Amino acid sequence: MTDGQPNPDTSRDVQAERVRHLMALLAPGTPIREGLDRIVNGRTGGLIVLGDGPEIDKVCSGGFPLDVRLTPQAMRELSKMDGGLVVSSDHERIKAAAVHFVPDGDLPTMETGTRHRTADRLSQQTGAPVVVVSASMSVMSLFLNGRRYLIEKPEQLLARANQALATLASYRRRLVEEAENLTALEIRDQVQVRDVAAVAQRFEMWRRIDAEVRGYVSALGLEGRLVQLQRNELSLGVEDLGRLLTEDYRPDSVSPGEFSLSGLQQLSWEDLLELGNVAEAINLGAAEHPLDSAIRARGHRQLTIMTDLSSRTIQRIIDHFNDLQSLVSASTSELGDIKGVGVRRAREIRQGLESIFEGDQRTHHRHSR
Ligand SMILES: Nc1ncnc2c1ncn2[C@@H]1O[C@H](COP(=O)(O)OP(=O)(O)OP(=O)(O)O)[C@@H](O)[C@H]1O
Repeated sequence: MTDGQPNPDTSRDVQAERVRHLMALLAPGTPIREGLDRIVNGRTGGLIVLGDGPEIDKVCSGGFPLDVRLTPQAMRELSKMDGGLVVSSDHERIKAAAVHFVPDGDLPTMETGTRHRTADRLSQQTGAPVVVVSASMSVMSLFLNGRRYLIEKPEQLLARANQALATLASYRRRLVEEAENLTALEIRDQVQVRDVAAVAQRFEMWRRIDAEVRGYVSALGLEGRLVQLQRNELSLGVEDLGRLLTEDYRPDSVSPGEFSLSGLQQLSWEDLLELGNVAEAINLGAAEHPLDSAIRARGHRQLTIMTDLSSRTIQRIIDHFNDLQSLVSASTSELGDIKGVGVRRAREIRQGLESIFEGDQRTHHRHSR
C-alpha cells in the first residue's frame, strides 16, 4: 500500500484479520504466550519483533545474532538483558537478542515510555508486529501499523466473550423473529422491501457480534473451547438463512451469485440501524424500490425448511412456478408432475404450506416497527 488510494474498508478488514491471526499466535497455550507470561511474572519487561529479514536488520543496532529455538524459557532468559528480541517470521526461532532498535524518530506516536514509542515506530516502519511487555505495568501490548492492541488476560477475555455470547443469543432470537414474520407475510403475499431489509439487518448485526466472538475464541486459545461450543450452537442455520434469503429476493436482473448480503459489511453501526440504508446496500433500495414497495419471495427458504428436497429439485420447482405465491396456489398433482418431486413430496409441500398458512394468525410486526 505504498501508492494509490488504499480502500479504507479493505485495509481495515485486512488489519482486523491480521490482528485476529496474531492474537491466536499470542493466545494462552502457545510458546510465545508462555514466554510473555514468564516475562510479565519476572517483571523485567520485553520488546519482541515478530519477523526478521532485511527490513528489520535496517533498524537493528548492536545486540547478539542468534539462531535458537523459540521456547518460553529462552524468551524469558534473553529478555533479562537490556534491548529487545527478534523472532523469525515463522515464529519458531529467536534470531537476535539485546538488540537496540533505531526506527525513524519522525514517525508519529502517542506513546510515552521509550520501549513503547520504539515498538510503535518499529511496527509502522517495518510493517512487522511488535509485542511489548511493560515492566512497570505488567501489561502486554501488540503494536501493528500504528495501532496498539492490549493482549488481555484470559479472565478478562472470558468475561467479554461471555457478554458477547449473550448479545449473540439475543440477536439470534431477533433474527429468528424477523424471519418468522417474513414467512407470515410471504404466505399472505404482503412482503415489502422493508420486511426483507429487516431480516438482512438482523443477519448483519448477528454476523458482526459473531465475528467478535470468533476473535475472542482465537485470543483465548486453549481456554476458548467452551466459548467456541456456545458460538457453534448460536450459529446453527444462520449462514443458511442468509444464503436462502439472497436466493429468495435476488432481483431478476441480477445473476445468481452476484447478489449478497456482504454489501452490509461496509455500513457503520449507525447506518445499519436505518432500513433504508440496508435496502440500498443490498440493492433492494434505490428509486424503483422504496421501502414500502411490494416484493415477492421465490420460495427457496420455505421449500428448504419444509422438505428434504435437493437444491436442484427446489430450483426446478421455482423455475416452474416463478414465486412462492404461485406455489401456494399450486395443486398437489401440478407439484407432483415436476421432475424429482413425486406424489409423496408434493403432499408434503402442500401440507407444509397449509400449516404455515393456518398458523399464521400473527399480528403484523410491521406496524409496531
Ligand atoms: N530503542 C530501544 N531498543 C530496544 N530496547 C529499548 C529501546 N528503548 C527502550 N528499550 C527497553 O525498554 C526499557 C525501559 O524503557 P522505558 O521504561 O523508557 O520504557 P516504557 O515504554 O516506559 O516501558 P515500561 O512500561 O516497561 O517501563 C529499556 O531499559 C530497554 O531495555
